[in-house]
Amino acid sequence: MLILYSNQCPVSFPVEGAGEGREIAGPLEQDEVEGILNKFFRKGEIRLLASENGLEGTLFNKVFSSFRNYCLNLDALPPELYIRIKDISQDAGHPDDLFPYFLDHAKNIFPHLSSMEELKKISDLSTPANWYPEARSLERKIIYHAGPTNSGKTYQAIKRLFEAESGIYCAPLKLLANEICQKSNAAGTPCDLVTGEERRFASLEGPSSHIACTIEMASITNKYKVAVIDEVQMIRDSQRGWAWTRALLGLNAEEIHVCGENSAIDLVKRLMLDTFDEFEVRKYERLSPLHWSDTALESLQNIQAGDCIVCFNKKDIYSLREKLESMGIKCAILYGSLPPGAKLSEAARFNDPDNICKVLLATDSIGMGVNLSVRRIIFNTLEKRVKNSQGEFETEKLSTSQILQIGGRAGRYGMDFDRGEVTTMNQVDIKLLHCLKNRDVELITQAGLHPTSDQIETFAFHLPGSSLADLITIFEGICKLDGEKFFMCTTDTFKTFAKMLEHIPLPLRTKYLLCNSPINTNPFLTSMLLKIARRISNGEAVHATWFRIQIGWPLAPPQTTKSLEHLESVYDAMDLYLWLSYRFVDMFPDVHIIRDMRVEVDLLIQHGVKNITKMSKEKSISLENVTTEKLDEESIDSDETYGKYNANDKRSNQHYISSYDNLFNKSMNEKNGRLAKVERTTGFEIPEELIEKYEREDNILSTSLLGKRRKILKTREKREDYTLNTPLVNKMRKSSKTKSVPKNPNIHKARRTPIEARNYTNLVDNQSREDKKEKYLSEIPLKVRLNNFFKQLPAITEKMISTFPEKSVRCRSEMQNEKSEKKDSGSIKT
Ligand SMILES: Nc1ncnc2c1ncn2[C@@H]1O[C@H](COP(=O)(O)OP(=O)(O)OP(=O)(O)O)[C@@H](O)[C@H]1O
Repeated sequence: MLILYSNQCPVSFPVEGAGEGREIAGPLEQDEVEGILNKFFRKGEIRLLASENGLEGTLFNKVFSSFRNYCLNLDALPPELYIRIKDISQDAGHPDDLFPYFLDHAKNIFPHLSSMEELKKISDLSTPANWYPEARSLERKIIYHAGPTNSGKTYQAIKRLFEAESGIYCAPLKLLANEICQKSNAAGTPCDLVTGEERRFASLEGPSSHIACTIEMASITNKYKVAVIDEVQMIRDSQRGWAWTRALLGLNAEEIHVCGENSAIDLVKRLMLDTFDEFEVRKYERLSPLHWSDTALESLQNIQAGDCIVCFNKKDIYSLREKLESMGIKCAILYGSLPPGAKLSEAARFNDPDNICKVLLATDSIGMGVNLSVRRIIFNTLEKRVKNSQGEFETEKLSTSQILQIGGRAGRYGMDFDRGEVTTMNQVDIKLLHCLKNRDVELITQAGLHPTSDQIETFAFHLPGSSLADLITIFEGICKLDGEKFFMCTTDTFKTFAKMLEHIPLPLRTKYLLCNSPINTNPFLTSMLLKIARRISNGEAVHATWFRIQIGWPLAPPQTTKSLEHLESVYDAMDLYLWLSYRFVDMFPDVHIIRDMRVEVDLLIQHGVKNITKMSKEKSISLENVTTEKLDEESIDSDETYGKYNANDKRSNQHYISSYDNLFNKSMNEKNGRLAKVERTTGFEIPEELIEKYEREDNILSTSLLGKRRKILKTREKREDYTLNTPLVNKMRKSSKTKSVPKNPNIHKARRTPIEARNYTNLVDNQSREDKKEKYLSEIPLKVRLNNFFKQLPAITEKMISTFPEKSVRCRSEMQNEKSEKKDSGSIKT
């Protein structure tokens, strides 16, 4: 029995008379065999023949690599194949003669090759219009609202939607779905919101007649009078295009309003020929004038109120902001991965005429989504880094469609500026800008498609031994589609997840759902998905307590762009939890807790986005004479006024605690990051007991400064009190004449977040602490608590500096001594 390992699955089949070939035909060298196989691999005719037999692209490569290993094991080869190779080596045969053996080998590895006809039928995607019999039984009318951005297309479509008896609005983004939902309710048409992570009903009595949803969530079984499909040009999107195709072909509505660029009219019209629906085009012109400037901005000195600089990565955004803020110009920022709350808050800051923030720095994500009062769009560059089909990054010029869509955001109708302007940062780009915007927009010729879970399940029935990733690869290899109208959406992310979950025992449908999770492949999110899949496989519910440990809760306000980015991933992980909670109801019981935590993270991100440049700047200045623990607090500054709080003595103590909490949070984050990394690289989940042990021994906490703080933690635990009794705190307390803060024996039971803890300490006055605690936790909403906390930080910092000017210097020198001692001893001790 010969066992081959192909794609991690052992394939075994018997070899009769192995070794006899050598006796009959004489010796063969491995080099000779390699040469023959290479010739075989390079031949175009062989590839053609292979593809006719269902072996295309990666499948061909996989089979070839397995066939090569098989052939190189000369003593195990069947005599017939051995003799054939020997003949070829002596020019008594041709490398093509190996094809029948190659095909047999392929069928052993991929049994689907034996049931090709059946599988071809299942994967026939040539007539997707027929997948939706209910929509086909309706007489539908499609009205295409075509025009450039800011021409009132959506306005007209939703006007009709709100008047209808029932309707559905399909949005490309959650924010847009939310906006239309709010508009509809405000206009007196009750409307529910449905996104992957949220269901919000307008009325307690049950579902409303209208729904605003993200396009992937559109129901193709419910009946509606009117449907609106927005931004239909996204039908060409390589990942999400299928959702627009599905909505166009499958929506069960009598009247469908489609809004989008002129470039998709022809494609939609051709699709509607297959559905026999009535088709009408309504064309629109831009509502406000747009001027394409001949002069570039050239210098940031020329920036004006209402300007928006469009960059294509976050790094450029933050570096521009640093420069602008050093010139005293406040900026709002917007990019795709910000959570909705942060996006809205930044947009509101920029749109508010009374706010001092008058400049916006954004990525191309502003092409769609929130309404912005932009007077002038300034392209920082006209190039963008994109991933090519091999997954490598390359620089690409912006397309005409992108230039028009982004540039067109200037001078939005109904907002502050009745005329828009577009320019570039550098004069050398002006010519290219004009050239690009004058070109005809590329016509969209194909709509996205992707296999359904039913199709994959039927595939699995025929190919019981295949992994999910292989099923998708095989499906893509043999599926038939009408290339004139359709293309297959990329499944790279899906396959990455499928490979990662391959060895976790889960039903196929569960795996399919998990692999469709709306997250990117960043390591933190990938490891979260893996851990969640393991828990589901073990039949363990994903509780908030477990989730908190994984994300290192409670989280500290971000101090750097890197930690801000991590918080954004944490937000996405919470979205993942909520998304899964609708698909595996019993396994995700703590939806409400996660929702609340998500609000907190959104607020932390909002605060970070607002202040991060300032923080990093202050950090670099104050590094000269301030200790690290001090920086953690000091650098958290705010634009807001200092609030009602007076800098009283208790803050000295509180500041110290806050510093400790920040450091503790940081170390927890780092620890969780390290755990995730170990889990990713080993592929094993680290048992809880080990994590506990790790926590007890905690290498991270033992490093430099944190080692010192750990002592404080112990003291704090021992005393079960917020009050720290270290010499440093005592000294601080003494010199600031702070009254001691009363004990709170319930601190650990209450499991407060550091933010709650800090604010709580603030509220201590003459009344009893417990009364205050009750009042604080029950009456003051979280957002207010958090805002109050941020407001008082500058005051705390000021007080600290004025009261203990020598503290920072002393601590720093202590730290340095400590460091050099550790260096000398050659290791870090706990
Ligand atoms: N007839 C109108 N009366 C009042 N406001 C209008 C009218 N038409 C459009 N608007 C407003 O103009 C702005 C742009 O309209 P709309 O969003 O419909 O444009 P669009 O062509 O769909 O562009 P985009 O795709 O960029 O959203 C919106 O704020 C909308 O409310």
